[in-house]
Order: sequence, then structure tokens, then C-alpha cells
Amino acid sequence: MDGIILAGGQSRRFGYPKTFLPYQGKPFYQWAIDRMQPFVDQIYFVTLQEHLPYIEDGLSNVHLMVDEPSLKGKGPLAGIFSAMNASNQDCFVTMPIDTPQLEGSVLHQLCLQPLDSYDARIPIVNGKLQPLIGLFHRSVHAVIREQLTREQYSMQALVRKISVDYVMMDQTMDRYFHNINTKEAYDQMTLDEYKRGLE
Ligand SMILES: Nc1nc2c(ncn2[C@@H]2O[C@H](COP(=O)(O)OP(=O)(O)OP(=O)(O)O)[C@@H](O)[C@H]2O)c(=O)[nH]1
Repeated sequence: MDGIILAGGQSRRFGYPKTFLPYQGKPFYQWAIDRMQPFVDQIYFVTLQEHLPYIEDGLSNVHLMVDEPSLKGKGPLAGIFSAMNASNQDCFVTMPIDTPQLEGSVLHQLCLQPLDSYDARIPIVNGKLQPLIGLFHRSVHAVIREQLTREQYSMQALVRKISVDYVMMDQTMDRYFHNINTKEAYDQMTLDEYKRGLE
């Protein structure tokens, strides 16, 4: 199994690249790599060209790359598609760059069983689908290609077209899935962390 870290977004709502933000003294990108590392053979870290020089990771199984030129900026599906093209594996675990609180237990739960006849395994937490954190079979590659050709860039649209094994996550795991999209969300995460430290 290979891993795909989606880090090619523009961080428009945040207003500053999220990839390098610190959380507990470590940049978001390093959290993502460290979390994924135990579950995969190779990691395809799909980022922006201008961020490449600033991402440090000496591990030989981490491949820094960018979206295929024609797909640049087309969203997470572009990242998944580009990484699948670079790999020869059949099964992929994905995660975004902006969930630094994600615990390995989530990835463990997704990766534990083979996909069998499903195209993907995707978590649901507190009734909300989390399609960026998932396990995907290469069978979705053709479906993504078709979507990109039709300029349909939504993950939700992909999920509707494939067979999915939905995994209900315990509601106590909600925090693990928080996307840090805004400065307010970042401040709140830092404050919550501080409060937990006082408990
Ligand atoms: N490789 C790749 N990843 C992307 C692309 N667009 C978004 N992502 C990543 O997918 C995840 C979810 O992205 P979004 O919420 O759509 O975008 P964002 O950059 O996080 O934030 P906004 O610009 O404020 O929407 C993040 O980890 C992004 O870095 C893309 O075009 N290519």
C-alpha cells in the first residue's frame, strides 16, 4: 500500500500556506508524513512547486511531487490522480495536509482489512463524511480520470460513483478530523490543546 498526502491547495481561506504551520512544535507537513509512515511502503507528497525547496524529509520512501501540469490547482482529485500515476501499487491511503490532530488509530482502522470488492473505505464521524481521509483502490483511477475530463472536481461526486465501505468512527474522534481552514480554527485548536494540558 502507498500513501498520498494532499498538500497542493492554495490555503485561500487561511491566507498563508498551511503546510508549514507549527502544531506542537512540528510543521503540519511533518505530522502528515509521520502519521502515514507506519502504514505504507511509499509516500507521495503532492504539493505546490514553490513549496518543494522548503519541505525537509530525509526518508527515502517520501516522494515530493506536484500535480500533473494540466491538473494544477484542480483540487484533491488532481492530487490523488497524479500520485496514482506515479505509483505502481493497487491500494492507497490518503490524507490532507491540514488535519494535524489526526491519530494513527484512524489510519489503522481504515487499513486493517483488505478492501475486497470495494473501491474505497471512507470514515464518517458525527454523521459527516470525511472523503479526504480514506483508503482507495486503483479502480477509482479511471473514474477520477473521467471526472477530471468533465471538469467535475468534487470528492463527494466521486464517492457517489464508486462502491464505498463506510466506517463509522467513534464521535470522540471528531477532533482528529478537524480541517484547519481558517486562522480562527488554528487559534481554537491551539487554545483547546492548552486547555487539555491543564486538565
Ligand atoms: N495535490 C493537490 N492537493 C490539493 C489541491 N487542492 C487542494 N488540495 C489539498 O486538499 C486538501 C483540501 O483542500 P481544500 O480545502 O480544497 O483547499 P485548501 O488549500 O486546504 O484551502 P482553501 O484554498 O481555503 O480552500 C488540502 O490538504 C489541500 O492542500 C490540488 O489542486 N492539488
